[in-house]
Amino acid sequence: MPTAALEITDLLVRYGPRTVVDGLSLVAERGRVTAVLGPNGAGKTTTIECAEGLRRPDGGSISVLGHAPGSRAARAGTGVMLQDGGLPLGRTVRDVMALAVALHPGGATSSDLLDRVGLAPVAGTTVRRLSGGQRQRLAFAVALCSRPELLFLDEPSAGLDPHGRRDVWDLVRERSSAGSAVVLTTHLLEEAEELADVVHVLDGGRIVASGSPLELIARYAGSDTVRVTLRRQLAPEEERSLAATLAPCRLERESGAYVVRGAEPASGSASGPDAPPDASRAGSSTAITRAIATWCDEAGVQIVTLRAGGGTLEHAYLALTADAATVSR
Ligand SMILES: Nc1ncnc2c1ncn2[C@@H]1O[C@H](COP(=O)(O)OP(=O)(O)OP(=O)(O)O)[C@@H](O)[C@H]1O
Repeated sequence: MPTAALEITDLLVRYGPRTVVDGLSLVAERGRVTAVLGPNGAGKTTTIECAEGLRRPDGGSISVLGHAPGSRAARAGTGVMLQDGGLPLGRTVRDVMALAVALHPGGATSSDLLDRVGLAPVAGTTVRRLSGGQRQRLAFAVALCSRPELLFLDEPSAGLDPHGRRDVWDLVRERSSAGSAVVLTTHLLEEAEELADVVHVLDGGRIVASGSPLELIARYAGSDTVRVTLRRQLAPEEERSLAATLAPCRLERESGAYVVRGAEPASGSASGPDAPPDASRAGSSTAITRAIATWCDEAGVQIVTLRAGGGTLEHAYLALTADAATVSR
């Protein structure tokens, strides 16, 4: 059996004159969770809708379990969880699950799934009367009930309480361990970091970075990274002065903070003109932290938080996609 459950090659989607997915290629393998991340409007939903057969692309090719997207064979092996769920409002939770299970003989049992997503106590309640999080849990259980080979999850834990989120994560891990390919879109970077084996970051309809969460963190939010928030906004000349103090490390503005990156240039190369300063090689974050503290002290600027090293996927994501402006010296 081929390991790739989903293969997207050179996908192109246009809306009128606008190209919203631009030559995108990715593979989702069986037994792995593949996360597709990106800012609002990056093209995630459009890409996934093409793979689900809901939208016809303008170019490129897509193979779903070896079949055309939307074909009967592709749909038979695919589970889809959409954000709005598309659940029948007048039916009870028990009825909805019984129907879903009946459509997939040999799949999971209704009562087991309801138990696992914490809906057993509201099995007799109509969908209309469920809370937003309960509907989300039900949509997730419905997507899982066929034990699909390929499972599309669109923000599966949006709106869920922390217990619900953990239930969903456990079930996703289980499906993946059982050999399903899981394709996950989410804005919760913690969720992607917890679950994903492979992450693709989209921006402007293109993939700007791919790798495991750890690879992306090491590449874009490495241990030489220092993140600092200050009591007040720096004036442009102060920013230039701080950037000059920290050179050749790069000072960037990111979501209300300053981020200093030293040892690992974004290309991953460790030689050439972008090579790390000696201080970076020998315990960069300590040297950078000291330099920032001294500069702030002399400039009379109070530090609110100063965090060195140990980046997260969120830091890597912000570096890749935010309007991160490098402060010129
Ligand atoms: N039916 C449509 N007609 C015109 N433009 C559209 C249509 N659907 C999506 N778009 C545009 O395509 C671009 C990509 O949208 P898409 O929904 O794929 O983004 P996304 O990455 O899923 O965003 P979000 O995180 O907000 O869900 C956006 O600029 C959006 O405005």
